[in-house]
Amino acid sequence: MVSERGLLIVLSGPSGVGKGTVRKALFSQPDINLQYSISVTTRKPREGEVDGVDYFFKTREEFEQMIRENKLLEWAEYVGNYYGTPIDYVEKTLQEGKDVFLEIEVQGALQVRKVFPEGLFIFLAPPSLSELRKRIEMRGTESEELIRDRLRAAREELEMMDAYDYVVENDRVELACERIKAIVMAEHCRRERVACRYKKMLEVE
Ligand SMILES: Nc1ncnc2c1ncn2[C@@H]1O[C@H](COP(=O)(O)OP(=O)(O)OP(=O)(O)O)[C@@H](O)[C@H]1O
Ligand SMILES: Nc1nc2c(ncn2[C@@H]2O[C@H](COP(=O)(O)O)[C@@H](O)[C@H]2O)c(=O)[nH]1
Repeated sequence: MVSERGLLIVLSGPSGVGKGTVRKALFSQPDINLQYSISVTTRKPREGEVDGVDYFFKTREEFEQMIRENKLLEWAEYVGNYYGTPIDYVEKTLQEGKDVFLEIEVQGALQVRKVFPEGLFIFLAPPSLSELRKRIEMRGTESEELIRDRLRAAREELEMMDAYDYVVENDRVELACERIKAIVMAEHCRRERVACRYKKMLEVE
């Protein structure tokens, strides 16, 4: 049967590359028709972050209970904190035919790939490692030690970019947004063509 489920779009990449910045810029555009899946984390809120908007902030016990109850599509322990994607929201929204957008780190994206191989996986890449370091440092939200940990993780994460469908360079936020929009649009066209061919094939039989 031809599926009319929404498309699952996963934006991933190393810490500090600009995933959050690009995602916010994308969602601020009036013509965008994507549903953002809010993650659960045990990390403490940064200044200005709001529970239920930026993340659902939980204790480690609450998070571990969600793992036990299979409430997460994927989860990862990243630099000392848990992060995960609530499965109910993703399933319900895709079922309604809407596109769901996840912004998650690399281990989690690879888990999602196993469950949703038909998803669209986009790796956001920095122009260079030195620019990545500069961005994490300039953000000023982590201690020296955490910046070091995140940069160490980034080197391993960059090696995983071949596992994605597309690599988008985040040189300039507006350009990265346009590239992502073009990829999503092309993927919809491709799926419609496949669905159309499938329908015609059924008509002939
Ligand atoms: N294209 C860009 N050019 C210059 N600076 C950028 C660009 N994109 C993002 N930044 C800056 O880089 C810093 C990190 O961006 P952001 O917090 O969005 O990264 P992230 O990938 O979401 O990080 P994390 O995974 O740690 O949450 C921010 O200070 C942001 O303003
Ligand atoms: N595997 C998952 N990773 C997630 C999720 N939500 C966010 N993230 C990623 O974690 C790191 C650190 O985030 P920060 O807000 O502490 O800077 C970053 O790469 C996020 O994209 C998730 O649900 N699952």
